[in-house]
Amino acid sequence: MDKIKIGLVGLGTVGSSVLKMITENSDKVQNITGRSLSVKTVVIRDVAKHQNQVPAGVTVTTDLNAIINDPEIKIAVEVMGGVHPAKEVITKLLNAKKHVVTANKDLIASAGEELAAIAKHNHCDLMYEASVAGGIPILRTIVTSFAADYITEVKGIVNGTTNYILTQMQRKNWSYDLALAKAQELGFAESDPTNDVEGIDAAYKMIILSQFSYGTHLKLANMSVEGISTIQQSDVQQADAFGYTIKLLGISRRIDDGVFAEVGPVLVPKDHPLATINNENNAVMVTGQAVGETLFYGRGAGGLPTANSVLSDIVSVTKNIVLGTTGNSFNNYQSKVGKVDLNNVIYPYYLSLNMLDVPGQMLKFTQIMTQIGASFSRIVQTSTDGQTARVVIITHEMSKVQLHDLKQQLLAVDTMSLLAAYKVL
Ligand SMILES: NC(=O)C1=CN([C@@H]2O[C@H](COP(=O)(O)OP(=O)(O)OC[C@H]3O[C@@H](n4cnc5c(N)ncnc54)[C@H](OP(=O)(O)O)[C@@H]3O)[C@@H](O)[C@H]2O)C=CC1
Ligand SMILES: N[C@@H](CC=O)C(=O)O
Repeated sequence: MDKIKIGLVGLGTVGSSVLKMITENSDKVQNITGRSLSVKTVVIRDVAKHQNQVPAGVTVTTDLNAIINDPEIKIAVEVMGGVHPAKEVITKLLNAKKHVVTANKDLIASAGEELAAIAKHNHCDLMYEASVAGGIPILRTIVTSFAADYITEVKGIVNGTTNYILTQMQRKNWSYDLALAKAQELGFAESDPTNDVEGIDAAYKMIILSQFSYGTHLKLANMSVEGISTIQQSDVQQADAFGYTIKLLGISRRIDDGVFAEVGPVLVPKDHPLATINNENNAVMVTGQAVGETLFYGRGAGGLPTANSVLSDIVSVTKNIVLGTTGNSFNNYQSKVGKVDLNNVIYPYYLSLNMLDVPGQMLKFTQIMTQIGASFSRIVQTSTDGQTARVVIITHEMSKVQLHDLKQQLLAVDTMSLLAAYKVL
C-alpha cells in the first residue's frame, strides 16, 4: 500500500481535530483512496505546549523546513490562521510542490487568486472547503452540483460565534460578554474574536461564496459590513416580542449585471428556516435560476466539524495524486460583473424610534416616508412615559438610498429620533 505523509501547520482547535481524524479514521480513508495517510510532522510556535499532544512517531517542531524539505510529505495542511505569515507559509509550501489544504478564510478571501495561480504554476492542488461554514460542504457543492445553474442569491448564517452569542442572549438571557467568553472557550471564535463579532469573518466567507457562486471577486473595502457588538439584550428581547429573531446574515445577490454582498444583523421572522438555526450552527441558502431555493445546514465552527471538511479536501487531493490530475483550481468560474445600483437593493426595515408623545408625530413621520417614496405596513407603540413614546415600524420594501434619505430627514426633526434600523428578511 502506497503511503502519503501529511505535514500540519497549527495544532489548535482545528489542527488537533485534523490529527485525531486522520489517525482514527484512517481505515475508511484508505479504503476510499487506496493510500495510507498519516501525519508525519507538525509545525507550531511552542513545542513544549504540544509535545504530548501527538502520537508516537510524529515530529513536533517550529521549523517549517521540516515539511518543505521532506520529500515524503506530499500534502500540507495550514490551520494556523491569519493572513501573515500564513500567506508566506503557503507560498513556500506550494513552491516546494506540496499540495495545500487550508481552513483560512482571511487569507483565501484576500489573496486566494494569487495563491491559486502559484498552485497552478507548481501543478499543485490548493483546497479550502473548511474556510466557509465549517462542517457544511458548501464550496464543493457549489462547484459540482450548481455547475450549470445560474445562482441568483446566496444568503445565510456563516459565522458560528455570533450565532452562538445571539442564541444565548435570546434564549438564556446571557449578556453579550458572557456569551462571547463561552464561544471562545468552546473554540468557535478566532484567536482574536474582533473579526467574528464585527462581521468581518462572515464577510470573508461571503467573498469566497461569491467567487464560487457568481465567478466574481468582491473586495472587503467595497462591502457594507456590520457586526453584533452594539446589539443590546433589550434589542434581542424586543425583536423576540414582535415575532423576530436577530441573526447576523451574509446576503449576496445577482442584481442586473452586478453582484451585491453585505453582512449585518437582520430581523428574521420566527417561522423562517434561518430563524431556527441556533448555537454555532450555520445555514447557507443558495438560490439557482433552475433549481430554486436550497438550504444547507450544519455546524459552522468547532474542531471536528471543521476537520471533516479539511479531511474531505485531503481525500480529494489524494485521489488527484493517484489519478495524476493535480493542479486544477478548486473553483474555475470567472465572470465579469458590473456595479450594482443601490436603488435596486431593497429590503423591508424594522425601525425603532423615539418620538414626543404629542398628537401629530405619526402624521409627521408618514409625511417624511411619503416624501422619500416609502411606506410602512405595521406600527407598534411599545411604550410611553407620558412624554416620549417608543415606536416600532415595519416598512414595506425600501432601498438603501431611501433608508439613507430617511435618516437624513429625521436628523432635521427635533421631536423624533431613529434608535435602530434593521433589515427584515
Ligand atoms: N475554530 C473553528 O471553529 C474554525 C476555524 N477555522 C480556521 O482554521 C484556522 C485555525 O483555527 P483554530 O484551530 O481555531 O486556531 P487556534 O488559535 O486554536 O490554533 C492555531 C494554531 O496555529 C499555531 N500557530 C499560530 N501561528 C503560528 C506560526 N506563526 N507558526 C507556527 N504555528 C502557528 C498555533 O501554535 P501554538 O499553539 O504553538 O501557539 C496553534 O497551534 C483559522 O484560519 C480559522 O479561521 C475555520 C473554521 C472553523
Ligand atoms: N470563528 C469562526 C470559525 C469558523 O469559521 C466562526 O465562528 O464561524
